[in-house]
Amino acid sequence: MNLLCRVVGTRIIRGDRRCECRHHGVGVVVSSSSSSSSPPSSPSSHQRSRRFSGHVVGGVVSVASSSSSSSSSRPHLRRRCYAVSPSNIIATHATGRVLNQRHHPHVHIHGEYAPNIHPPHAATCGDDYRVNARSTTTTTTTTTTTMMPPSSSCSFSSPLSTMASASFSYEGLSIYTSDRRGRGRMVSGCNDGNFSRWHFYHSSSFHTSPTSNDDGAKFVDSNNNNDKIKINSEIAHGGQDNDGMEPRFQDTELTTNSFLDVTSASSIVAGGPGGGDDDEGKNRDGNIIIARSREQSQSQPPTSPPPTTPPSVSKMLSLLYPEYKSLLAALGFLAVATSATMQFPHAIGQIIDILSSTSSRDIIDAYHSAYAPSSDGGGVPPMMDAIDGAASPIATTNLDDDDVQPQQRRLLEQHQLLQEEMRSIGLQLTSYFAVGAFGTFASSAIFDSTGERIGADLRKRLFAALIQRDLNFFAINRAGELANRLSTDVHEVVEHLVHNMAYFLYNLIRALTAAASMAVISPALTACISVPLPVLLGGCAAFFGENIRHYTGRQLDVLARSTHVATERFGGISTVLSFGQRGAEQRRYSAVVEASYGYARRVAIYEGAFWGSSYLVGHAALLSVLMLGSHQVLHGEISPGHLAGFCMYAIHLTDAVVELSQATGGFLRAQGSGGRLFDLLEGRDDPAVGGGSTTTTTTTTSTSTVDGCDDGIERDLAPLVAGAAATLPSSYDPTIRFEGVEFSYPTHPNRSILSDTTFTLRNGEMLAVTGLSGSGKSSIVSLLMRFYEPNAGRITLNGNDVRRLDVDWLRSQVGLVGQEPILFHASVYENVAYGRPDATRDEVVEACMAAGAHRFVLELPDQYDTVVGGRGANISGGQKQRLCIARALLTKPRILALDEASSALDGPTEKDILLRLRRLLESKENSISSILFITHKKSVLRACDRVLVLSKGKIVDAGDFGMLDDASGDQLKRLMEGNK
Ligand SMILES: Nc1ncnc2c1ncn2[C@@H]1O[C@H](COP(=O)(O)OP(=O)(O)OP(=O)(O)O)[C@@H](O)[C@H]1O
Repeated sequence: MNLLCRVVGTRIIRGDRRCECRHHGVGVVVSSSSSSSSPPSSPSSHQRSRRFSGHVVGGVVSVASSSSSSSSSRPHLRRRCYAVSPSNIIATHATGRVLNQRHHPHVHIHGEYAPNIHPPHAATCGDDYRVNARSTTTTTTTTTTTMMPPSSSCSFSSPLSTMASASFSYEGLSIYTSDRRGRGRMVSGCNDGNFSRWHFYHSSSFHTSPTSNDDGAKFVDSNNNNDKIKINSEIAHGGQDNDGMEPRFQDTELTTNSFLDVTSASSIVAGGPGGGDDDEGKNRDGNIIIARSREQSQSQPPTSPPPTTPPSVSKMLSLLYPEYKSLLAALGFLAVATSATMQFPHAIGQIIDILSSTSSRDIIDAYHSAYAPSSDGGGVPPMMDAIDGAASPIATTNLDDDDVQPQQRRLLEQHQLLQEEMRSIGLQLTSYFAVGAFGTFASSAIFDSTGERIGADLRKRLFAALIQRDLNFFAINRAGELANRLSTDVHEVVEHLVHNMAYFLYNLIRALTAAASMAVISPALTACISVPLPVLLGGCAAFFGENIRHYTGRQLDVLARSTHVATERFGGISTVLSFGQRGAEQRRYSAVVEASYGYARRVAIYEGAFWGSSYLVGHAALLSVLMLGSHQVLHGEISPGHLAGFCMYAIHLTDAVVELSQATGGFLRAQGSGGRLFDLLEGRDDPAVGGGSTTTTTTTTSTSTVDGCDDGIERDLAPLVAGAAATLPSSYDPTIRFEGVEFSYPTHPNRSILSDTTFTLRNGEMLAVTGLSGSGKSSIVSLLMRFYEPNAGRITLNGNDVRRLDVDWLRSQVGLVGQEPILFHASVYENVAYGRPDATRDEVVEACMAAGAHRFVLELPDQYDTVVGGRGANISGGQKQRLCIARALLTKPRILALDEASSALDGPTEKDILLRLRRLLESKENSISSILFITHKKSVLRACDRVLVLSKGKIVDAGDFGMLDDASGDQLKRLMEGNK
């Protein structure tokens, strides 16, 4: 599948606007402020007349042309550029292309979304990486994609033959559409008639027409095919370039059969000619534009998860494997129940044939004329007669009676034989009923409980997978959404997978038995129904099923978002109330729920269409059977009973095939729901990103102890990280050193947070790090805890690079009290003992005393058993902080790291705690060897042995608090101005 997308008259620039348009009057020709280098290879001369350079910048496709504005007459001039998304998860490339002489040169961008590629720090320009494309990425003829390290710049060229690619997905991409006249156009097109899609995900923004009101941004699809432009992100978010103008889509123009689906935009004016502010509109060419009205759109959450690849059938079935014994047992019962059910048509056909045969009719007529009280034909129904064996006078006639005439005797005997036959069939049917009922009960019960078992296991696996993920993962994935995956998505998968499997097998057996029975009755009739029916119904299932699967996945995504919105807003209800945002929140939630309903409605429509067409096909088949069958009956080829039995089997067959296709549809739904689950289970959506990388918290399998000294320790870090599994002997010296640490957060790899940070936290020391808000103080603690890794430099504990150490062990050595005191909905005791669930009550009390919490805990209604509420809602901020300090102390850490841990404490309480901490530090019996304070408070700074002042990620002052009086303490002095 090829894609060629042109961005015309459009600039793609960085959000921070440092990029500039290099090419006069040209659209997407932007480069960052750094220069583009020359091509690394020598392209063939006819492809060299225009050179585009690619520049990897966080979150931006940056494409630059360094040639003059004159257009080339060569229509197929292309160069490649390479770009990486902000989180470095997209490997893509772009090409420049000159379309014709008279118009602006166009730039074609085509790319591959490869989120599971880790940033190749060591990569250099031109390095090739094979991309395991996924999601919307489709077949590509370009086999390699280059990833480049952030902030490097280079230019490339490639021959035309290597071009052509796949669909185009972006996360974190900012696109500004505007040329110098304020008229931006974004053009998507496929010259070769293939299908293309544009996807913009997470935090992408589409900024339109900054300077012009009248001729807004345009999405132009110049292709004659069904291109899709899908925008699932913040669109026209009112970026800096908008000069306060309302971003618009009103002039959006789709010139061909395009489909613009703006599913989660935050600020869109719905429109297009004919669109107005409606939910849905069509432009002049009949293109569908779906966009929300402004109010709805503004209520939309800004992000949407990237698309997932539906898991393979074998992967889905692997979920069932652990329970295969139960499933086989259920299957056995199902087969029994189905076989019993399938005896009915045969028995009924038999009854009809017996009763409608000439001899039977003669016997019945003679019997009735001889014994019936009236001649109105209203005798006792023979079947009832046979089954209950009563009522009729014939039943009371004694055949041994000498008075009975021979003719009458024969009639009575024949009639009794008939009765016997009916009775035997009746008994057979009764036993089938019983067996069928038991089989149905057993199979249903086993299937249901097995389904629940599989669901429970899946939830456990998923939770275990999620809890192992690093901090960055949770920064990107919202808690409410993840919770929803655990509940709704798992339920969907189990519901559709297990129940559909049961359904599928039941109907498969039914269809096969029916087809076999039909073949026995009439092979000719069977052939005429059993060949076209599955083909037609299978076709319906394939067509509608694909859509059902797609929209089910989307619906679940949005549903997950709605859960997140609800949980987050309920969690922050006081903020919602204090800002008077109840109405806005209601609208926000309604918008998400409406979006979910939109998808659910589509699923319902496709399901309805499927059922409708199945009904049509099924009944058409039955009708033809009846017509052909009656023809055969008339010609004496089959009996009426056979025809009746055949028709009943045909109904079973039709029904079974319809349900088989529905079960297939259900399986597709399960696949749709399972895509995201498997992504999460297998870590495919891991935000592996450049800049500062995150640390995996996966528990290492084996640990070893390294020497307590620096000697002999490998300093080559790269190989150390992978197999880090060491601990230190208990007598180690807990001196911590930051050596030339450089750091930026993975989500913003180009924004330096710490640069060349070097300091030591000595054994026995109370060290304070202070500085302006946002200067990077908390980031130091995050690095120490190995929530993130430095980009450069290293952090050592007792001279050992912390990346050599087992991460769980390392964290057990540092008692962290974070800036936000987080408590769980549990008792005081359980909260304090969280890090050491085996702690005795006395130890908990002791820790609380050390943290100055004991007294207030005793005043709580149930003292240590008082439940503190979700996030500690039932106690004060200062009390929460003290419980958090107690929790950290109870784990007996060697190093205590307190990040603004006393910010909510009153002066005397804080002073008391500082004194206790000093005593703990000096006590030989206690484990704590050093304390790191992150603080703004003068009282804390004064209590510390040394103070480091951080400014913009650099340590600018260091010394004791007394440096306030020295010239050396300039920065501290400035910081302390107005500070108590
Ligand atoms: N998870 C994150 N992802 C991206 N950027 C972050 C993240 N956490 C913090 N930052 C940014 O890093 C910078 C330093 O943050 P940090 O929390 O270290 O500052 P700080 O000095 O502790 O501030 P404060 O005194 O306000 O707590 C800030 O500009 C912040 O916006």
